[in-house]
Amino acid sequence: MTRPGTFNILARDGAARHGTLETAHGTVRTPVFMPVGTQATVKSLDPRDLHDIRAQIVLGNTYHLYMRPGDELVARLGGLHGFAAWDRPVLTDSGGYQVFSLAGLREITETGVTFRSHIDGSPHLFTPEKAVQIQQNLGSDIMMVLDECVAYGTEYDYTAKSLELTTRWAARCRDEHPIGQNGRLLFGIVQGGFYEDLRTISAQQLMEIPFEGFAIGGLSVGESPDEMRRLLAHTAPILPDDKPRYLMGVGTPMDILDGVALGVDMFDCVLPTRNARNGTLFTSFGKINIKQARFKEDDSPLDPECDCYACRTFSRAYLRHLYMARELLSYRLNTLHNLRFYLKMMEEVREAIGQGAFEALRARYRAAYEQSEQ
Ligand SMILES: CO[C@@H]1O[C@H](CNc2nc3cc4c(=O)[nH]c(N)nc4cc3[nH]2)[C@@H](O)[C@H]1O
Ligand SMILES: [Zn+2]
Repeated sequence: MTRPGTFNILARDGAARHGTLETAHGTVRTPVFMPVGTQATVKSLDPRDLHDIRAQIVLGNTYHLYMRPGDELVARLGGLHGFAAWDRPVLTDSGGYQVFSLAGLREITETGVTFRSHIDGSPHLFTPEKAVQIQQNLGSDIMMVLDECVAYGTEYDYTAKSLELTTRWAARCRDEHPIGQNGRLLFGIVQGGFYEDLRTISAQQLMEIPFEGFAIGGLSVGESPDEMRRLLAHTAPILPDDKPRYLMGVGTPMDILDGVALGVDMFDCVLPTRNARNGTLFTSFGKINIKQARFKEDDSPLDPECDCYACRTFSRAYLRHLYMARELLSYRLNTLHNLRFYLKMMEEVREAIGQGAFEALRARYRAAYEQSEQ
């Protein structure tokens, strides 16, 4: 087996790259979209479904799984792979973002972040070391450092101090999990808010530490699409060309295609799974909402271009009926479809980069998604 962490770039089309990232649970072809499975499950789908829609790697979350059922319990029951019967790679977020966005009553010190559980209000402390130990217990193939994701609009001085702390925490995470240890990878996370000079400083400091990949954090936190692209265009090219670049929490189909065009290799977002549960579906002709009356007697497949089980088997009328009746099957079929839409788009992206046809593909999706607010 090729050494985990090996990243080979197979083709380029402008700044877009098509490559492979080796992990302890197999090879990930990039650019890749990672379905979000926060609590050790991609909501309403089982591992067979994920195989059917050709998911390569899924996301778990340190904060949630530490809180419930507990990372040590998961470790005793085989790590996420044994516990959730998922035999492919897992990436876990460190909890940095969740603690700042979910938990209550936080305090940040050099030691780490103290916070209260969003479940029962009990007090907890995440140190960088603890965040790594939890991810080791989860059996994560790609771990993230503990970082501070500063809120959108945070002023310059606080952002500058915060990124220095994130760098010191990142070094402590690397010490806790030395490079190459049992084939598990550790990514640094670039911060610096919406200040280009601070982004440069954060990236340069993190690149002093040997990480197998680099994430761009602190984006998709409420800023406009243009602001996100501005900071991304500035930050992505600074990162090492020979390491994977991961844009956390992004995004819409066009956000992802624009990210690929700027040299990003990995993406995750709750959008396809969250939108599925409110009836918003991504199709080759743009976004629709299945609850619209126009689908009431529509016997055609949701998306004729889609190869998923929902589109092969059922009509729009049936999908609308399930949604209006709040049937559980509605969540499952809508989620299957939305994730397959994202994963199929990434298959087309990888193919197009290999053929020097990425810009034509991006233009095709833009034509379908320009008018619908993505
Ligand atoms: C657009 O959807 C909303 O926005 C979130 C996605 N946006 C996002 N930005 C992130 C930034 C960070 C970061 O800086 N550090 C770490 N460790 N993890 C992160 C995770 C992130 N996710 C969805 O959860 C949803 O609520
Ligand atoms: Zn479909």
